[in-house]
Amino acid sequence: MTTAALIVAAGRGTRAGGDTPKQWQPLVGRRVIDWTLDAFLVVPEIDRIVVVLHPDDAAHFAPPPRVEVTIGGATRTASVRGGLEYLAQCPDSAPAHVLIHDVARCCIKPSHVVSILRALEGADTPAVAPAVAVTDALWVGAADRVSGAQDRSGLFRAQTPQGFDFAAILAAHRAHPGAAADDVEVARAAGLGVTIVEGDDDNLKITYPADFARAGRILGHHMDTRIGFGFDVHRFGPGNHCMLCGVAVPHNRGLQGHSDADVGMHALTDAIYGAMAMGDIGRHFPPTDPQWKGARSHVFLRHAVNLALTNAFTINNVDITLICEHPKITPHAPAMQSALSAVTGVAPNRISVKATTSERLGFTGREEGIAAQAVVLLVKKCTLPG
Ligand SMILES: Nc1ccn([C@@H]2O[C@H](COP(=O)(O)OP(=O)(O)OP(=O)(O)O)[C@@H](O)[C@H]2O)c(=O)n1
Ligand SMILES: C[C@](O)(CO)[C@H](O)COP(=O)(O)O
Repeated sequence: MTTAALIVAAGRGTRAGGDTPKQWQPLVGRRVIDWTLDAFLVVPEIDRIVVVLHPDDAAHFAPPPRVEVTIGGATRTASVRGGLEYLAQCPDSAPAHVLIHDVARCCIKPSHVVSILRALEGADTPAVAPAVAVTDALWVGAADRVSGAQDRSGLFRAQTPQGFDFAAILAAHRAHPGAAADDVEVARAAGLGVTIVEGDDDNLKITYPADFARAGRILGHHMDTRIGFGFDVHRFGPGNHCMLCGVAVPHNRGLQGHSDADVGMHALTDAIYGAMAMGDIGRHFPPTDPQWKGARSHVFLRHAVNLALTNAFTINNVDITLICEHPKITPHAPAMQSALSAVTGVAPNRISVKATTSERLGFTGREEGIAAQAVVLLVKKCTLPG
């Protein structure tokens, strides 16, 4: 099931001020848009990311790898519609789900994106949206005078990303005559049910000049960094290839194991679990459990990556060493980097795959099996107190 993220970024940011629209303004050393995109780029389940830009901005935006660009309209609603129509252009590649997000909500956490996606997958409605219950007293006012009070029970502050069944929200937008505050309003106008999921007070929308400082305090974090180390060995047996870091490498023998015996992926998976002090593959996928017999190792790796994301960690970089005399690894290293990137969401240039022999010493030297070592660095943004 494919999922797309649609980031609307065609607004002019008039309320935020500044010489350029807010999404292009600097915030803790990067642009607002860079923070927003990163939160989606690191989520492996998101297959496509589309940014909707104003025509004046599109020419000077160099999209990062995997990010597509289309042009928006005069209102937020028109920009969302433009993005949805872009995704619908080719029916074969239209996503099943779409997460629609304001570029101006740059403090969105990857773990929050994942939890909204999970909620959408499990919901009995075609839409889910994050919101925070109103906790302040609400007044009605005119000029500087309070003229009444408003009951706050049942009132929520709506956030993004709002998640939808793609076909349903596309049809709802096509049927919607004018502008709306958000896509939940468009969905409800079409009769779609919307499930409220937990919002996050840090997921503010930069709207006024003072919001930059608030967002800066949230993003101006110190890092919780964790190093993880993994080691694995599989023995050779009959076969004509070895699965190594997601690539079937031709060889006159195969590797034996309960799963596909991808020793490189196993070492990396254990390194990620290890960095979080959350056990190892054997604990999460017991070899005594027949359902994992012959399993593809990307299932284990994806599980470890998701565990990292739901604990608010992102993978900064990976370094894997395969230890064997044969097969020769270097010609396959770029394909291995790509395969690991596809599973983890980590850019290939942050994934190192290298190899060494053991100078014909020991079990790897005698070509009885292959060993792998992996090191990973996980980072978590931590809000500074105050
Ligand atoms: N024609 C528009 C208007 C808004 N947006 C996007 O919708 C989101 C929420 O809108 P808002 O915060 O109001 O942004 P701006 O329209 O840029 O701000 P302002 O109303 O102050 O001009 C932003 O990510 C904005 O870029 C858009 O894609 N196309
Ligand atoms: C979509 C939204 O962020 C949900 O809170 C909000 O409605 C956008 O509001 P704006 O009027 O475009 O600022």
